[in-house]
Amino acid sequence: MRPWVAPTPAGPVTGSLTVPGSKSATARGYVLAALGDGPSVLTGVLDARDTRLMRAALASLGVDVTDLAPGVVRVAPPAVFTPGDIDCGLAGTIMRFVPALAALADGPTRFRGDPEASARPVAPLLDGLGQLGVRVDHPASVPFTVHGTGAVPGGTARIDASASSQFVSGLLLAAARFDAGLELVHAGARVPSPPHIRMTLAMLADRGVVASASANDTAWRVAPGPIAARDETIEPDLVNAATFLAAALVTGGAVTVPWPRHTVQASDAILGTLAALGGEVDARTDTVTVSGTGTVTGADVDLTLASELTCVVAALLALADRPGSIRGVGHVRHHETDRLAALTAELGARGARVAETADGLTIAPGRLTGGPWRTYADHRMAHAGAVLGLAVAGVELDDVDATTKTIADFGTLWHTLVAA
Ligand SMILES: O=C(O)C1=C[C@@H](OP(=O)(O)O)[C@@H](O)[C@H](O)C1
Ligand SMILES: C=C(OP(=O)(O)O)C(=O)O
Repeated sequence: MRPWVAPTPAGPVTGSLTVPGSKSATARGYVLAALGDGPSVLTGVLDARDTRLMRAALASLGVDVTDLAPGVVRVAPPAVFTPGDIDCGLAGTIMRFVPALAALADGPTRFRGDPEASARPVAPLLDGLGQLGVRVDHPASVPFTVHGTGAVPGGTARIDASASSQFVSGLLLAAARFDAGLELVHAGARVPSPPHIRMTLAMLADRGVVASASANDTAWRVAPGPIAARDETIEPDLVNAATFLAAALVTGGAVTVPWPRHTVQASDAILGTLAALGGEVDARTDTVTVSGTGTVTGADVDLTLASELTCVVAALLALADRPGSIRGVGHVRHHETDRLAALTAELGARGARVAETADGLTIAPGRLTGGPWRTYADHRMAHAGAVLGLAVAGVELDDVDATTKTIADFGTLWHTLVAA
């Protein structure tokens, strides 16, 4: 594959764009619609690799997924799930959200994925399913097989969810369909990405499911019962939006994106982070505009609530006027790649001074030069390379197609905004 040279604009990047639908809300929307008590219509769904694989996974379990118009999909659950064959790709939302649903099918469902998928943890989730009465073969990593029997007894499970909040979400999403519901207890270090668990609980509540979290967010309960079918409009993906907003920060421009007034995404954390790095945030009723001065301010950035921003924020800090750091994100070592190692290697190779800490990175600007940028099959490493390229000519991404994981046409959107 020929490298993709990140565009370096001659002046401030100014413009507006609509970012495709939220990966996290689309994945939950599909899974909950598949588990619903009737057909649901989802509008504004993300159409990218992760969500295409999700559709294929659900279809393989007997769910009818029909396009009504671009971005509008009707999801009709079957009377009984059929055993399937699931390609997870590199999607955490598939390897961790679909097993509990497959456990409701009558027969074995095999989960496989990209070579990189086997490095991503799934054992705590599959161990939890085991405690709830489900047999799983090879539960250490992808590939594994879930042996459904048509019903899941449910009850109490105790797992260590410190490596990913998706273990919790994956059990909560299907738990109303377990015979005894679910009482889930976390035992271990802090559970990451609490806003994503809140999104799960909010979307369950929207469908009439009685679900709750303990005061300290270490235990959750879901009452058994139906999951109501529900038509829903999916919000734009605010994490992906942050990559485009970063272009304003680096170049001293202004970028506007649609922004929902009420959101289940970790949006405040994202906007607060861009402000901490020197951006000015103008939040209107339905949009947000971020403008920059052209100087990124180095800062100590706590990404505990928005760890998906790690790669883009690391690129911004490499371009900053003073040293900075990122903390609260130790678990991103388990994301699409070990993001702390990947960022240390790639930003380091381009001239920044980067060191890993226990839960993040320290980043000091250096003399930055263009050259190769490895993406490690990780969409967000690709976004980081693109952001670095805004100010450093000749950053060459080895695999810009990694971005198709959550945006079907990132290269076109980026060129349209940056090179306009
Ligand atoms: O539930 C979700 O949709 C997600 C939860 C988070 O996972 P982790 O808790 O593993 O960080 C996030 O990083 C991921 O991109 C999406
Ligand atoms: C961690 C991420 O993805 P996944 O849903 O595959 O875990 C991400 O998109 O940053």
